[in-house]
Amino acid sequence: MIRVGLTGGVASGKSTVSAMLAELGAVVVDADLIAREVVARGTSGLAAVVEEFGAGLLTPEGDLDRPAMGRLVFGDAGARKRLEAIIHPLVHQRSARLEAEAPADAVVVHDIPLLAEGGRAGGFDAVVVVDVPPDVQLARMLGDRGWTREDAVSRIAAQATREQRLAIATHVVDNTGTLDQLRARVAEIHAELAARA
Ligand SMILES: CC(C)(COP(=O)(O)OP(=O)(O)OC[C@H]1O[C@@H](n2cnc3c(N)ncnc32)[C@H](O)[C@@H]1O)[C@@H](O)C(=O)NCCC(=O)NCCS
Ligand SMILES: Nc1ncnc2c1ncn2[C@@H]1O[C@H](COP(=O)(O)OP(=O)(O)OP(=O)(O)O)[C@@H](O)[C@H]1O
Repeated sequence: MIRVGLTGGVASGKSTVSAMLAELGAVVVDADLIAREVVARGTSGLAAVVEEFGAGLLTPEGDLDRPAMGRLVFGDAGARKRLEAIIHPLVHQRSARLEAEAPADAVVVHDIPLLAEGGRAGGFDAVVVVDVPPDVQLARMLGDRGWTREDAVSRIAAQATREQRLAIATHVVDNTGTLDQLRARVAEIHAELAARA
């Protein structure tokens, strides 16, 4: 098995790269997806969030109101830290369980948006950073997702800088080109990692 960390700024293309790696046979463990599962309706994780932030952050159906939570935590670093303190340990536990289920010869890719922030990069055999300049991140957030400029800028500001992410990279994926160019670079990296698995 080879354990790979995959990271990149918001809207850099991590999910796109993950999907390409999965097509090539990698086992992908997606921290954003797990971060949703651990606060799904009826979980102890959601109960802990309600205890910390109040039932006002639930929708009428009893789900976490993600847009409201996002407005709160991306405008208030203290609130963001309190939310992360609840969610991150749950994500780590579940990621480790999923990794343990992977075949012995697998390329296991942990898609972790906050890998550069969390200081855990050294625990991986390789770290793939999906790299785009902030103006491309912004354009993709505004164009493809319909976020407001304020939402987009506050999320970028809550994250490590491009330079901090590049500093932890063993492999850099430039995602300013076309999807075909991206696919070719991802295949090249996958082949190298698979040979080491
Ligand atoms: C605040 C929440 C509810 C907003 O949900 P929303 O559906 O709008 O966003 P989603 O979870 O899909 O995240 C999208 C992107 O936002 C960025 N982001 C999310 N959380 C954070 C954070 N704590 N710090 C910086 N950027 C973040 C990442 O680039 C992520 O890929 C949600 O992001 C959350 O629970 N965040 C805290 C948990 C966390 O740190 N998740 C990141 C990976 S474990
Ligand atoms: N090379 C590319 N050319 C054009 N659009 C792209 C390219 N790569 C990704 N995109 C688009 O940019 C957007 C962001 O990509 P993606 O969702 O993969 O990013 P992400 O890093 O996973 O985002 P998040 O941080 O929110 O999880 C998507 O709409 C995706 O289709």
